Amino acid sequence: MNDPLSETPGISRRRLLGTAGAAGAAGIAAGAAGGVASTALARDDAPALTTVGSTSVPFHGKHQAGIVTPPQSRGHLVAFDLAPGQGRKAAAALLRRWTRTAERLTTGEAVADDTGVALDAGPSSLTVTFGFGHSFFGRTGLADRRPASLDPLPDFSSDALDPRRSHGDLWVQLGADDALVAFHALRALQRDAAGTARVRWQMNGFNRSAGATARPMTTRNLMGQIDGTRNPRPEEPDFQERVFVPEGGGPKDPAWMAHGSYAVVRRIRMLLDDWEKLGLREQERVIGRRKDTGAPLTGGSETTELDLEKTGPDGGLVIPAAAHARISAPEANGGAAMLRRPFSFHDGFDERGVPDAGLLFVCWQADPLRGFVPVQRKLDRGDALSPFIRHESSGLFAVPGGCGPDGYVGEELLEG
Ligand SMILES: C=CC1=C(C)c2cc3[nH]c(cc4nc(cc5[nH]c(cc1n2)c(C)c5CCC(=O)O)C(CCC(=O)O)=C4C)c(C)c3C=C
Ligand SMILES: [Fe+2]
Repeated sequence: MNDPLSETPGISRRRLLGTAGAAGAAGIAAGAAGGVASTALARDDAPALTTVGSTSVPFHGKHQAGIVTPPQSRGHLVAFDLAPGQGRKAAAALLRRWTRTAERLTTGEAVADDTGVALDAGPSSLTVTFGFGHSFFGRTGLADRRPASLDPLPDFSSDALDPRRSHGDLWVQLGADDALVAFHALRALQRDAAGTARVRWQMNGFNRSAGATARPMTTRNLMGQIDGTRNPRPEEPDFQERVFVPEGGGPKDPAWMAHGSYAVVRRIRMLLDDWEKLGLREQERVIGRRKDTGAPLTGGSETTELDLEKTGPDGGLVIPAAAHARISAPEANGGAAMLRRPFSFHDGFDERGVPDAGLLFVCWQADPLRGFVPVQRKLDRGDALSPFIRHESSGLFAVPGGCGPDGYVGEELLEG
């Protein structure tokens, strides 16, 4: 029997439920995989979606969504490898399918053979962001179009990388303010890939939910720190050039990367048992900021500049020489800056009760050699945070600019 959801292009998931309410929810239940019958959900007097559910982030645009978009409460990162024998034509068809699916899901529409997992939800700020890894170009005969910026990252002494959870031909970042909307999108994209590409690795992350705190604030990570304070801001004059490849491509970028960006992805385990043994004062000296407000140890509020010269009564630096915020500051790295947009992760406890938790660190920049690499080199040499973290996987992906309603993401690369 045909799936009624697949026959209703353009109909929103909420409107479909309203229709089902009038015609009887049994019709949907019979067709959709797993069954989605719920007369309660299909009532005409169903309450309005909250702003969390009804908020949508435009999929189309100069840049792909999910880069400058405020971090959502749920995230999935997934890398795919092309299946044996699948080349450029198959990859182009896949990117076309993925684009159409992302267009529908980000506006709250159902997709073909919809599983119904997000049937009663609005778009919930869903974003879907697509990227290409180094290996993609060789597999598709496009090695001459591979950007130099995709050259492998250098080794860092503190790396403990698992190759099975690193790299990948294709990369997708999903974010949404609802866990079911995010999972539904992940499954839809995986199904679109069937026969063309296989999941290589997949990671699940989260951030705090909208409305969880009385005042909007920068998110906290699983060490309890306010994290993201000194990110470059879109209103700053050099934001675009730091984060995005310019029109026509940069000096070292192919034209197909115009308005795109490079994502560095690292699964960073936090050694939380060790971290939590430190007293509050020691924890604050590791970062160089207060834990409660995020203010620099040299005073002020979260947004006050760090005073890197200030000394205390004992003559020592108030923000210690190895403090993470000092070492990673653009002033200490020839201006190197990146847009950090991480998710936290928690994948359970091992047999000794040690949490497998930390940060799915994702940072965005126009050039990884002027963003992530110099900062990580410096951190690798003497960051006070290093004893409490472990980099366990790594990826670097070229994320092309966005597309319009008639195109698809990556079209300039795959058709050009
Ligand atoms: C190579 C880049 C970075 C990695 C890897 C990294 C890991 C990491 N960071 C924190 C917590 C904080 N980082 C903070 C600031 C900060 N971190 C980086 C870079 C990396 N961090 C930069 C560029 C900055 C900004 C520095 C500046 O502009 O002054 C902070 C302070 C608050 C803030 O500005 O966001 C915290 C807290 C963790 C826990 C972590 C790995 C798990
Ligand atoms: Fe950091």
